[in-house]
Amino acid sequence: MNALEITNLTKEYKDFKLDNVSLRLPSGCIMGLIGENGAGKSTMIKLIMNAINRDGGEITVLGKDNRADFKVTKEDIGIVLDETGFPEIITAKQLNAIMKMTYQNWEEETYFHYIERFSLPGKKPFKDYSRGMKMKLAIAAAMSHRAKLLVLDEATSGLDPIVRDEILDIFLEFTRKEENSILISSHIVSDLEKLCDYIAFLHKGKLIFCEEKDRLLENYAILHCKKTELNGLEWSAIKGKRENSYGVDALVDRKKVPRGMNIENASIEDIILFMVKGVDK
Ligand SMILES: Nc1ncnc2c1ncn2[C@@H]1O[C@H](COP(=O)(O)OP(=O)(O)OP(=O)(O)O)[C@@H](O)[C@H]1O
Repeated sequence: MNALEITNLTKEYKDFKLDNVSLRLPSGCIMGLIGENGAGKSTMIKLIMNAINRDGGEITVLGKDNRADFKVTKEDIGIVLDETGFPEIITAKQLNAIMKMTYQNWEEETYFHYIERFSLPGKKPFKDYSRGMKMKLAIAAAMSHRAKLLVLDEATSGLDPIVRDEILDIFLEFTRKEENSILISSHIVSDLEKLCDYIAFLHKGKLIFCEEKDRLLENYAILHCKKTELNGLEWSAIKGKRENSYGVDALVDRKKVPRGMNIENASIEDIILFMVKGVDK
């Protein structure tokens, strides 16, 4: 089963269009949603949660159309948004009481386990939390009602590298269960490279690619060569290029480059940076 199926999703604002996006997230997998500021990541997440109206397209979450009977499906979704909206005066302990009434499958023990693991204070009001603490509290809550899909919008930003690493491990642990999946948006491409099975790249409202991470890393490489050598390659081998005083660096389709040329592995960050240049040309 697919945890998430998006087909021809379109949403238009005055100066922005999320343009005919289609993708599939298979159960048991983690998909990273990458894109620059304003690319449309949060808009897509809001549409998935049916929090805003769409102009076209279909969204199926955990096998159900997200406009029909979504109240029930929402129980199975753990959500962490960019701006965590817990009431200002609430403490971690009080949040437990609220969540207990909100979610049928709320697990108090799991929640307090995470509160302790993240060293969060039980009695401090939410308004006095740092940004990192707020994110940690939201993650603790999202992980404590037996969700099958986590939807995380910039959930690791604002966290120090040690905590971020620990949280990435918690997410990996979560998807060891075959029925559990994650959609996570982030600017921190290295986090997504470590975590994700699939990478979806949004640029100015368009989905440039949605591909298995391993396939991306297998298919693409960085070629260092002279301009004349690059011109000798078939055009479809070149996905983006950057000229420098020594010659050219280019993102290339590994299979279409003759043996013996100077290529090295590309990171996901390389692939994205080169592709943006190609698309914007
Ligand atoms: N309610 C709205 N009315 C008009 N325009 C909007 C509205 N919400 C979002 N937009 C526009 O849609 C575009 C995409 O915004 P969105 O928040 O989805 O981007 P993002 O990829 O999440 O960016 P960031 O990484 O900065 O959070 C932006 O140009 C934004 O101004």
